[in-house]
Amino acid sequence: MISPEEACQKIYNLMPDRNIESVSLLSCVESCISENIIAQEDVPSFCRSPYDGYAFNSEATRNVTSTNPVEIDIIDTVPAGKNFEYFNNLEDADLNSPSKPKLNDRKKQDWKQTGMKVMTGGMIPDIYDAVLPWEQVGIKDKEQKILINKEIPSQHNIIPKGEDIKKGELVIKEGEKLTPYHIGVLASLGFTHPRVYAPYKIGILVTGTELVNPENDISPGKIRSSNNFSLGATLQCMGHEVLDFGIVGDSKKKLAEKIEEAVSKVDILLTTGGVSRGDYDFVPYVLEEMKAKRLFWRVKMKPGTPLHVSQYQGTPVISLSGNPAASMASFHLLLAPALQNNGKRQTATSLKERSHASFLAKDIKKKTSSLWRFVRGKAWIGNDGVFYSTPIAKEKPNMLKTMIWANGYIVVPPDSQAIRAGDKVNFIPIDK
Ligand SMILES: Nc1nc2c(c(=O)[nH]1)N[C@H]1C(S)=C(S)[C@@H](COP(=O)(O)OP(=O)(O)OC[C@H]3O[C@@H](n4cnc5c(N)ncnc54)[C@H](O)[C@@H]3O)O[C@H]1N2
Ligand code: MOO
Repeated sequence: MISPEEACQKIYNLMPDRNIESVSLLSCVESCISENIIAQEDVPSFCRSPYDGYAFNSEATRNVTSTNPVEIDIIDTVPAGKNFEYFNNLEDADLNSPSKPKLNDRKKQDWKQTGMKVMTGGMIPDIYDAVLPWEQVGIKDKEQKILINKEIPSQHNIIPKGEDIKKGELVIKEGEKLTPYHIGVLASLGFTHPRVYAPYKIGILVTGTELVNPENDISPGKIRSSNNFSLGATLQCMGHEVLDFGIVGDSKKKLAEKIEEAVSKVDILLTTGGVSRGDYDFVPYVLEEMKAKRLFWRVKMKPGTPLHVSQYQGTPVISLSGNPAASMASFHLLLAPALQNNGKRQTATSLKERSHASFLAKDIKKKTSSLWRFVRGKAWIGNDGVFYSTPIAKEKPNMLKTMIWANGYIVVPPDSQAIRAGDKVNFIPIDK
């Protein structure tokens, strides 16, 4: 038997390299990016206004008071999207150009006393360095003039060029998992098909003569198979491609045939059931007969003790317990870091790294056990700002329903005494 940390690391090291592919923006959410993203341009690429209001030169407001306001001539309107770059060199500009009639009209005036009406997001010409929302100015002569009655500092209400993202900045690091916000950032930088690590093709094979598919009636002794669905759905949420190889009964021959078929089609194969000590628990023996390389069998943890991990023809074969909650615990605690692997991390995110200190809200009874216990539980932040966790009512590994309510595992180290409400315990959240 090996420790859960060791099992987690061994599984991590067994995973095949990830391919790299270019994927359209909406399809790459949850994928891990395979390259550093360095901004090739500023975002925004020009100074813009955060308000619907007026842009002007702050120098015009020096020594201005409520009894001595300044009057600013409004010479144009800047809608969002309009290019006002030509205005940046006003002193050099050809003010007689017929394409700039409003400037033409006012070619002799001091541009420092001028301003423009701006819309939220509109480009601010370089000659202006401040903006006031229209509610904060006096408006005269049908918006031909505005009155400002206090000193306004330079850069007031100006969204500077590159405020969000600077050209040359490392925005997303290789390996980061792409959230919807990463996708938005990539879009604003002009990416349409970022390069990401390709999902794994993961096969699921459930074993047990007692199993039937969900659409079937159940005769006495039979149960509907749920493991392929809860595991398959979890894998899909992680962005992997799932191939369901269905149910195989407890027959060594059929099991060997199915494993042979599955490994030829997938990057990783998950099996459930048949890994314990019963007369029909064939999975480890069949794999042994097939000359699969065994990495380990059994982990010092409960649930999930009988986990068997091997490699057949180069393909990792992860054989989980048939007990629904046990297979999910092995998956969340030992397998998930390997499947979230972005390709470059040398070591798995350990259970320790994933643990958060919490205060127990309800006693956990002592169980004489030299195994680590991972008690399904729920954690939350109380109104007092403290992080609490509480165990579920029934901790049995055959019960899946409790997983709907649980959001993680309370960690009980080997040979622990009873843990009382108020004691500090580690909690490992499930990345649902
Ligand atoms: N004498 C011993 N008996 C058991 C031991 C032991 O050490 N000595 N270990 C127990 C532990 S711990 C576990 S966990 C289970 C693991 O058993 P298997 O992995 O061999 O799984 P099965 O026996 O095939 O199934 C267990 C349980 O889960 C149900 N099952 C199986 N597949 C599915 C599925 N796809 N969907 C839903 N439910 C499934 C199955 O009917 C059984 O009830 O062994 C203990 N026994
Ligand atoms: O180790 Mo088992 O998975 O508790 O029932």
